[in-house]
Amino acid sequence: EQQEEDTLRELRLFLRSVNDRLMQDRRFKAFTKPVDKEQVPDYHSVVKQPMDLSTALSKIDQQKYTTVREYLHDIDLIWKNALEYNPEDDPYDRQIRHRACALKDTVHAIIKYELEKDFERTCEQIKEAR
Ligand SMILES: CC(=O)c1nc(NC(=O)[C@H]2CNCCN2)sc1-c1cc(O)cc(O)c1
Repeated sequence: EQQEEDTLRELRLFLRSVNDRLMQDRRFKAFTKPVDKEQVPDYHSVVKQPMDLSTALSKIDQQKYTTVREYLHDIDLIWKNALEYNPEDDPYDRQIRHRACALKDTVHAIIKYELEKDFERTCEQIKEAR
């Protein structure tokens, strides 16, 4: 009912604010758009569930997330995919792994400090009831 719609609207506002900060951060440029098959032909043979910050924003707008946990699962895919696709002791691989770790720490810190515990609990209850 209306109260639930108000909660989910507030969730979308929070997730857009988090996602925008990540997209503005120069370190995370490689994570902002889907990996292009043409540019990186073997990417999709290694990475089974691609994800990126633009796709996450589309999912926010399409109301695909009912909880912060679902959004965080997608952001965790982004950095885990980068670690998986860049395992080598190659300067580029090391740089993108460093940026993947920075993405992980940044998104978890924002959520830890800015998300009210009982707000997420309310979202989880809405999700259960659906
Ligand atoms: C996002 C990601 O994980 C990614 N990894 C790469 N790794 C490499 O190129 C490593 C792989 N090991 C051997 C030496 N090259 S390129 C790349 C990427 C960066 C972008 O700015 C856009 C894009 O579409 C993909």
